[in-house]
Amino acid sequence: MRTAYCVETVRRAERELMARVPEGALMQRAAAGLAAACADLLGRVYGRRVVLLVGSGDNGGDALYAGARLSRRGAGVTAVLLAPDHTHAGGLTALLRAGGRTVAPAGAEGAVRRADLVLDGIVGIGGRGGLRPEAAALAALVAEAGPAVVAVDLPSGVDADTGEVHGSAIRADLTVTFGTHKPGLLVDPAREHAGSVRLVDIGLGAELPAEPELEALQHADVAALLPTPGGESDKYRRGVVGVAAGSARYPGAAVLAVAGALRGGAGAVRYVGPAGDTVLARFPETLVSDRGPKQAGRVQAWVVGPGAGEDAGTVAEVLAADVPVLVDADGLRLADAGAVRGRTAPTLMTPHAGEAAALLGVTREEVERARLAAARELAARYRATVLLKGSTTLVADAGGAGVVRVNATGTAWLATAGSGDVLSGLAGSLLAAGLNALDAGSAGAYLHGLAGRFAAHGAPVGAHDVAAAIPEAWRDVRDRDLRD
Ligand SMILES: NC(=O)C1=CN([C@@H]2O[C@H](COP(=O)(O)OP(=O)(O)OC[C@H]3O[C@@H](n4cnc5c(N)ncnc54)[C@H](O)[C@@H]3O)[C@@H](O)[C@H]2O)[C@@H](O)CC1
Ligand SMILES: [K+]
Repeated sequence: MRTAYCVETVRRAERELMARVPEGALMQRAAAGLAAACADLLGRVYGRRVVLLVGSGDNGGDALYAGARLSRRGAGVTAVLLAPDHTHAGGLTALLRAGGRTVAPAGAEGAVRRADLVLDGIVGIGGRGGLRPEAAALAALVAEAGPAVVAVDLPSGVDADTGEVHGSAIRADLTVTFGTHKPGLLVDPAREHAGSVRLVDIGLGAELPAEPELEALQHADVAALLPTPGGESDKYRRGVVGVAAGSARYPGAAVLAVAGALRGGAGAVRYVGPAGDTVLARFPETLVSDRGPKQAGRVQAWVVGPGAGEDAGTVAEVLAADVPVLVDADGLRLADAGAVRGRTAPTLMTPHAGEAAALLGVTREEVERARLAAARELAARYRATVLLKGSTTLVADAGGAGVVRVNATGTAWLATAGSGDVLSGLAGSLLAAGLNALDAGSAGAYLHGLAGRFAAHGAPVGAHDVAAAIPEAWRDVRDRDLRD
């Protein structure tokens, strides 16, 4: 499990740790890890030109100490001092002793244009708001000149706690972060600015609380969640998932939701709705009913909404059932908020940004700018688990206050029509197999993202290809875990 902690928690943990280690030790650990990451990126250090962008805090100190290490290994290091009167004194002395030099921002253009590598030490977890004008101008120059960029702890200008970006921010190829990931490194739009992320252990782990702000499942975590049939299993014990989806206008949504559900671990898929013949033609193993959800026979979980059109009656009927329900697509619009809040069995809502915006009464852009807040707010308003789809999929548990799961397996190729229908079937099937809503949503998103990667191989794919690749994703998760 990869975890991220918010700034307040990191600060508290750092204070506890600092009380037990010699002064300056943490910064030396950070700088050593940072310099090693830079050396790996450069391949050869000797003779390389490195520029440090140095702000007024300890983030600049990290950059200066790392710069001193690179200078001792033969790099030509130039520090651009953005706040010359508040530069980290120890770091600056170390750099100058190691043979580095300093320039003012106004005189930095030549050095930036010649640089092989730029280290962004403008601000770290002490940053507030986007970059100030002088730093923003330097960031624009760096982006234009095009050297490799390594962000120190965080790309300067992004919000460490929320992943929001207010104004301009550094875009890095690599971010070297210390002690723990910060939420902003895992959530877009900030995540996009971070490039790949390398975590340097500075000994903070033991001081961090058990519950993080964010967690990202990895193969072993998902493998532990996936249902495996035992000797006693039959289709009913494995769980039956009901899919109430599709309409005369959108029969394909029913087919795709069933395609996902058949690969999600439930023992059987029961389909209810007007697209029964189309579903059966494609998937003869489906149990099709032409009566409403109430009369369709027992299920352990329902999926409602994909392609539902205007069928509010079916949505209401499903919400009245005393089993876990996944609500997606049209179902989100048709569901009565009071009925969702009043449910006693778990509810998993799976909006994309546009649907979340409609539910919250804000614009799509506002949701995309503040994804974490939007997911938490919806989970609080509906007292439901909310899976907010998108470039970084988030799953907030009912109430919105606890740890939020972030999915790292997605690919932009998944932004294709019907892809969400496959996910709803898959996650609903995991619900029917007995996973709780947080686990079903996050394991579903993980498998779906991986299936998207396997199906796409860097080329466009249709949603049915994604559904067909779910077994490969499942095997990869299970087998790689066994090999590790
Ligand atoms: N506290 C610790 O134990 C450790 C801290 N480390 C480093 O220290 C950093 C935190 O240091 P600080 O608390 O000094 O804070 P920062 O260095 O992140 O920034 C704070 C300074 O930046 C200024 N500032 C804030 N927002 C700004 C903006 N938008 N544009 C320009 N300047 C802005 C503030 O006025 C303040 O002087 C971490 O991110 C990490 O890089 C590491 O050395 C590891 C150990
Ligand atoms: K930084």
